[in-house]
Amino acid sequence: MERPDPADRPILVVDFGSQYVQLIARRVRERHAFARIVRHDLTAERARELNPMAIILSGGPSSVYEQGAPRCDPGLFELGVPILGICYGMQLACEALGGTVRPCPAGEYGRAELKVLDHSEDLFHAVPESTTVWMSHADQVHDAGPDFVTLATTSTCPLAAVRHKTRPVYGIQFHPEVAHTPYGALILGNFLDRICHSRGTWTMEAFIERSVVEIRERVGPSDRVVCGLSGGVDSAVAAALLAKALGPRVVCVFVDNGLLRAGERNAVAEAFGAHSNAELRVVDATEPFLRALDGVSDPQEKRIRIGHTFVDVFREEAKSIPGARFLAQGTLYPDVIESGGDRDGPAATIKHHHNVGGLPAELGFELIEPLRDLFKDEVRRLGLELGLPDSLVWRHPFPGPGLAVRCLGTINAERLEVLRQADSIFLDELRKAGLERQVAQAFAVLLPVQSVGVMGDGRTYENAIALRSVDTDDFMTADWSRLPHDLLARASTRIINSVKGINRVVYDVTSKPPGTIEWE
Ligand SMILES: Nc1ncnc2c1ncn2[C@@H]1O[C@H](COP(=O)(O)OP(=O)(O)OP(=O)(O)O)[C@@H](O)[C@H]1O
Ligand SMILES: O=c1[nH]c(=O)c2[nH+]cn([C@@H]3O[C@H](COP(=O)(O)O)[C@@H](O)[C@H]3O)c2[nH]1
Ligand SMILES: NC(=O)CC[C@H](N)C(=O)O
Ligand SMILES: [Mg+2]
Repeated sequence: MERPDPADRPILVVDFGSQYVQLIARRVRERHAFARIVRHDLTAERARELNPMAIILSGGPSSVYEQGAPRCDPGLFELGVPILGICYGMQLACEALGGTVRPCPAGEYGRAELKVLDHSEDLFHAVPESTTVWMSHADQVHDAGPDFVTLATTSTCPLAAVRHKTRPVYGIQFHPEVAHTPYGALILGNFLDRICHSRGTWTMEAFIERSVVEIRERVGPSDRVVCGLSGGVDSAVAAALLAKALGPRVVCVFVDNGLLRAGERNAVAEAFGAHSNAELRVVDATEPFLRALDGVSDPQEKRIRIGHTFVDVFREEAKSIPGARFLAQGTLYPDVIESGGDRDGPAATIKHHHNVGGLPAELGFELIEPLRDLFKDEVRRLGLELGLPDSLVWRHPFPGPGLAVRCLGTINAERLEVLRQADSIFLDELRKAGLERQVAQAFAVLLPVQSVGVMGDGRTYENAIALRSVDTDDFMTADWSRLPHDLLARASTRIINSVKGINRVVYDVTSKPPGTIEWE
């Protein structure tokens, strides 16, 4: 997406496989500049089209002198925009501009004491002469060549920060994006404010204003927008933004796909009625969804079929909405990244989010996704800014594929009902313990595993339920919630006693990574 407005010129964060790419993007956004993560093979020509304010080269696990190590287009250094290389990114920049990189005599991991050589340098403005930084490297720039000046050192890393003499290219061997580098935010801020002259105008208010203008430019006066509404935060915020731009030309469609949680359909219809004056249509589509999923156990296949069936339902509904040329969804940045990214995004596909990788090639609508560049916590702030109530803004997310990706193996109405009952008991216990708002997302998963038990002196051989609860802000990384044992005990007892077909309950203690939040 080209961004002609200079206030929106992105900071491109080039991904070389660092664990911290997301964190770099978030730190930039915290300084009110718009960060966008891009693949390392982005061409200089495409970069020019994106009209970036600056480029940040991330760290990464490779060594620049290895065969096949990821590199960037050397043309990036010719664009004339400021470039900041971090760790691997610094090594790459120095190598590309005449330096050499070698293994360090000893790797440097964790805290190091940085000595800043010159305080008049913009990058280190107001940073103390000696400060702690966080390092994680086994290679370093051995010789930066004649064109770089040294800005800072540590006892084992003589070139801990460098600046090119004639181009706006900077390199730092340490990681400013992690919390263990106390002046890291200031150093990144110096790069943005003093070197890139960022005006810090990427704020939520400005985002709303720009989105409203963009939506009005795209949607003509006789066009209407079908907005997929799920009852989750993202689609509620997307709908509110669209309603602000287009008023009654937005028609919200909530699909009951038969994969919803207990009571969800009524709760969504009620919450919507109370907080919006846009039209809401509730479509019962249980039958086509269950038919599409019949006999399917592969997780990606499930997501693709669900994505397609959603679109079929939206198309059918659009037949009775004259001028319905657009389909709006509450797609977020993590949905896009984890589905394999867009044209410029990093490549690995973790799972096809039904609303991105699961869409059919022939959509039959033009897509409007006003939140496509935002993280979850940013969407929540946007929702509050748009006046949505706390109860909606802080709802746990619920995936569009719903219980289908929590019912492992093949799906049928009976297995879904077992899962629905167990899930509702777990959520009820969480609510009673006053912990629902404290955890980010909680649910039950039905495992296609049978185990032996003993109930009422008899042998049982039934299915197992896994309970999952996670803590996270942005849903890109997550830790499992340390729930009280008593609460888990109550949920387990109630589930085994009252849900027919379940004789074992386990609690999932896997963080993300290495797990994902959902099991499929
Ligand atoms: N049952 C549904 N009916 C209509 N549209 C849906 C439904 N479920 C999902 N969608 C569409 O798919 C998009 C992505 O779903 P997703 O679950 O990521 O977002 P959300 O439901 O809006 O928010 P949350 O992540 O908080 O659940 C939604 O924003 C919505 O446009
Ligand atoms: O609308 C959605 N369609 C999907 O296909 C989908 N897959 C995962 N999720 C939700 O995304 C967040 C991250 O989940 P994962 O760690 O499992 O990828 C969690 O909040 C998940 O519930 C989805 N939401
Ligand atoms: N964290 C990094 O970017 C490491 C870069 C490179 N692999 C090194 O060991 O020095
Ligand atoms: Mg949802």
